Amino acid sequence: MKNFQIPNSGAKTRGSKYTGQSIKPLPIHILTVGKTRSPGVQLIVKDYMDKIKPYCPIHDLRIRSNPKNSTDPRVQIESEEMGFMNFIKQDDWVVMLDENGIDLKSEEMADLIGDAGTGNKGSGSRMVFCIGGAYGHGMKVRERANLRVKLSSLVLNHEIALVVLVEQLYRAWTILKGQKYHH
Ligand SMILES: C[S@@+](CC[C@H](N)C(=O)[O-])C[C@H]1O[C@@H](n2cnc3c(N)ncnc32)[C@H](O)[C@@H]1O
Repeated sequence: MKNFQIPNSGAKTRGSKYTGQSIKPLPIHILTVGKTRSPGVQLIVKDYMDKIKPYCPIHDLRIRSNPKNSTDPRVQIESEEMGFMNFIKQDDWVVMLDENGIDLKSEEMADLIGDAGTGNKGSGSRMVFCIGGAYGHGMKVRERANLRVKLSSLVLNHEIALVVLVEQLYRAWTILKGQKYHH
């Protein structure tokens, strides 16, 4: 049997271009669709959000799912999109989570938080992460987003996407602070 070599095994903890620098902690707002959530998911999300809070303010906001109670996916997407657009302000740094977005390494997620906090990619007062509903995002959010990011090549349930996102945000902050979580 051939030995399988783990990439980067034995390597030192990898960092961000901002590791060790002072980063302005822009408040993070995570918007998800649906008022109810599985209790197991909620426990994990709360656990990571509590871990992130010492680094930056973080808020978990819920958009009403299918407010027009329509059977037409287009109507559902457009009505949910209103919830996102009503929340987003002009100077927000908006990251849309999308299965067809760009693929970021964890260190690049840390760079993204650093860029937003230092104003290197334009000024902003909040970071807003948008996770869509059952049929995904509409055109307005797509056009407004500063960046579209994928978390996996797999399509994830929106609650699973939230779990992955909060873990990656926590990981990003530990990378920025040079702490021993990311190896
Ligand atoms: C059930 S998915 C919607 C799938 C739909 N086909 C679409 O086009 O977005 C619900 C939401 O979870 C998030 N999501 C699902 N898979 C993802 C992935 N691989 N990367 C990033 N976000 C994802 C997106 O925000 C998506 O709008």
